[in-house]
Amino acid sequence: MKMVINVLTTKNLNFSFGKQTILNGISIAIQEGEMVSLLGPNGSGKSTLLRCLAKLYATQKNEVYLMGRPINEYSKKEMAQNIAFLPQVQEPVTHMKVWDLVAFGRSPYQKFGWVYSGEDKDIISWAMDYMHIIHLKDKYVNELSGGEKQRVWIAMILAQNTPIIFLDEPSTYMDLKHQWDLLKIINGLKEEFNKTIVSVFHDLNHALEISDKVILLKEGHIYATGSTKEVITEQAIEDVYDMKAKVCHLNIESKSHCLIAPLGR
Ligand SMILES: Nc1ncnc2c1ncn2[C@@H]1O[C@H](COP(=O)(O)OP(=O)(O)OP(=O)(O)O)[C@@H](O)[C@H]1O
Repeated sequence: MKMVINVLTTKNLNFSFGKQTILNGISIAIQEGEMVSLLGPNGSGKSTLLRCLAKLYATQKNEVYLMGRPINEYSKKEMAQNIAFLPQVQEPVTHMKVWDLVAFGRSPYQKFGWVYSGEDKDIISWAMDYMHIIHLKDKYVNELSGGEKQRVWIAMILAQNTPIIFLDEPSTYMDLKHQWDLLKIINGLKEEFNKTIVSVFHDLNHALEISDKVILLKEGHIYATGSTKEVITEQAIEDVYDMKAKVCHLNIESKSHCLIAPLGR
């Protein structure tokens, strides 16, 4: 039997911006090798929670733990060697070629200036190959389409080669095929490399396709957490998104899929 290791836990995590409470009593446990989807309407606190978990926002000492140790005790470099984070909105990049941006993922490991070791170069090539962007390597990032850029940013995250990956709406800008390719890639990272992945999705069908666990937020608190089947129900969609929907279970190519269709629109 596989041993369960909690890589990230929060205990009654609260977070505010000034007087506005954003997260309220969040207690979660994320296990090694788990694919966790973070769901909830706009403004429910998904990005804020990811940022608290990645130590990009300051939390109290006993609220967030990485491998059982309070994250407050980790240095910035240690955090970057453990968690790679693709934010919702990327910094604009000018005058930088694709290879150089992907290579930037190796920065938490740089010791002597910006000389890349053979190992660095192998990981950079692997990341570009994995994201199918080798053909773009000599192009300037600002000359790429939105979807191509997004794949380059994800390759940079992979080059960081961390055990934990956070993705905030990773399929933004991607066409239908690339969205589903990305889900396959995320699944591959979990299956082949035992990565722990936490991803924000707005498309519930994407979360249904690949998640081991779902955390559904409503107004800064956990409405429900558990398997997709337990959490993504017609009742939950109505309570959280204020939308009536039909959840249909389909069997395609002997694999079980789920599809959500809005009602009365
Ligand atoms: N830097 C900030 N300063 C003040 N308030 C903020 C800041 N960032 C986010 N908020 C507020 O915190 C709340 C939660 O925002 P957050 O970005 O975590 O939501 P989200 O669930 O990720 O939303 P979305 O689906 O729209 O990306 C919102 O009300 C937002 O206005």
